Amino acid sequence: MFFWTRPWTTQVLVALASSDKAMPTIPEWIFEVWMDSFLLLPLAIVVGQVHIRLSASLKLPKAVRASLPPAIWTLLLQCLFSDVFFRLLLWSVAGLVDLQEDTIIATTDGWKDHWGWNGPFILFTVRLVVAILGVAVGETFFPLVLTGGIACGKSTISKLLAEKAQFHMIDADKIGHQILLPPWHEQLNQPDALVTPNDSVYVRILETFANDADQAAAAATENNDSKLGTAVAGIHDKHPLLDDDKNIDRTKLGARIFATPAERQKLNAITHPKIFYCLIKNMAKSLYFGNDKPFVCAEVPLLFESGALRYIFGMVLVVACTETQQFNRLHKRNPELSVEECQKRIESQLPMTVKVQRADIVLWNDQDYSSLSSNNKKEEESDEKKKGAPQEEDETVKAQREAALSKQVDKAVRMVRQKTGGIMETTLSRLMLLLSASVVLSACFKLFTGNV
Ligand SMILES: CC(C)(COP(=O)(O)OP(=O)(O)OC[C@H]1O[C@@H](n2cnc3c(N)ncnc32)[C@H](O)[C@@H]1O)[C@@H](O)C(=O)NCCC(=O)NCCS
Ligand SMILES: Nc1ncnc2c1ncn2[C@@H]1O[C@H](COP(=O)(O)OP(=O)(O)OP(=O)(O)O)[C@@H](O)[C@H]1O
Repeated sequence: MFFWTRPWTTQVLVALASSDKAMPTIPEWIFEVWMDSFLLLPLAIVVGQVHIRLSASLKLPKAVRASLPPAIWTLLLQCLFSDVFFRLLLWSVAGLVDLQEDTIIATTDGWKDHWGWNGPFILFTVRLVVAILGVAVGETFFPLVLTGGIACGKSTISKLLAEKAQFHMIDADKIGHQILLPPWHEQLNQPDALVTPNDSVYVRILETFANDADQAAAAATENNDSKLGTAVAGIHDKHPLLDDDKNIDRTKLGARIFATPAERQKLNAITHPKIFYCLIKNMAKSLYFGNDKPFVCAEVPLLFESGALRYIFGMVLVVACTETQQFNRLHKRNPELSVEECQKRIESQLPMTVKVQRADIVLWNDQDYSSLSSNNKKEEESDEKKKGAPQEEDETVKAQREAALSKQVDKAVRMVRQKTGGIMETTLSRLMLLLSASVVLSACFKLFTGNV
């Protein structure tokens, strides 16, 4: 019976510790439970995570998901590991110690003798509880991700998800902004900061995007053997990317990197690993501590472009609109950008159609609720007057847009719940189901072995 199989870790340790049937010095049951958790818990976490991802991405029907409780998968896998690894390890250490298989079996029998017919039942129950615990942890670590093209409406949807659907949102753009700040910036020392001073890439950006090679080299040399403050002191006044407060001016940096793909790659090579690291850190923190909202969702504009990032998330929500709408919204929001610059920013990302294809859930934001659209004349005047400055939004239009988008958001939340089978809500019912199964199996075992 698989639940009788001793985990390979226990078997090998018992085997190594025993030259002639010696039992481990700690009480057998503590040893057993500890070794079980040692192997089972990480295994169950992985199974929980894989299960939830398969459910999301393969769009498995609910009936199939319900019929394969992940804790059972965990126990089956453990059983397989027990057998395969145990035999492999036994074989590999056979030359080092005088091992005989009956030594180990005898120890297992000793354990059985100690607990009588309850042995398998207790062992199975312990494993079950550990497996369920691990699966629950694995499934809970199921961050959602919201992405989409530039200016499609991610922030608008993100705000609605946070306010109306109890989503805890983590914004990768915000992390991207904070890592550009100098390490001594007060914002990085606030309790709600998403990054720490150590995560700052300020100096690296200044070095990489310095005006000429000499300046970069000088800054780099100084940086190696002096404190950070003095390292950048030499380039502060002249550096083309700094504003009057000696912070990196994102408008200038943006103009530079969106104009040249090579420059953009240089920036991405510095910022993306840090954004990746800070995202994981913040998500882990929000998933397990100090967050009482049912869903954790990261807003990551360059999810598909960045490659590896995709694999830390479960379900992908894509905000989409038509390409014309995207261009118009970007141009309207950033009137300082020329038509060509807007085009370049859009082209620096994967096309909208590809993002839509790769989505698990698409949130269409393709109804146009433009600010001032109720009054075209006013809009034209305003366009003229306000050239170069972002436009204020009409409150009525904003409210209208949010009401329309709320329906999309509700639909998306319903789909998230359906596809994952409710995540947290089902954990309790699984626990009940599996505990009943353990009682039935134990009864079968008793009948099977004649220990009635
Ligand atoms: C280029 C920078 C300085 C522009 O700052 P700015 O405040 O003007 O814009 P903001 O950060 O709000 O970005 C607006 C949008 O531009 C797009 N965008 C930003 N960086 C990039 C990039 N490297 N490649 C393609 N698109 C990008 C995204 O859709 C983003 O939502 C800034 O975006 C940045 O530091 N980017 C590099 C870090 C990054 O890749 N951030 C995206 C997080 S996944
Ligand atoms: N349905 C809509 N109708 C008209 N304008 C809209 C609509 N949705 C969003 N907008 C406007 O489009 C602009 C971009 O929206 P938003 O900032 O939410 O997009 P984003 O995807 O977060 O942008 P970015 O990629 O730059 O972070 C904003 O000025 C917003 O007011």
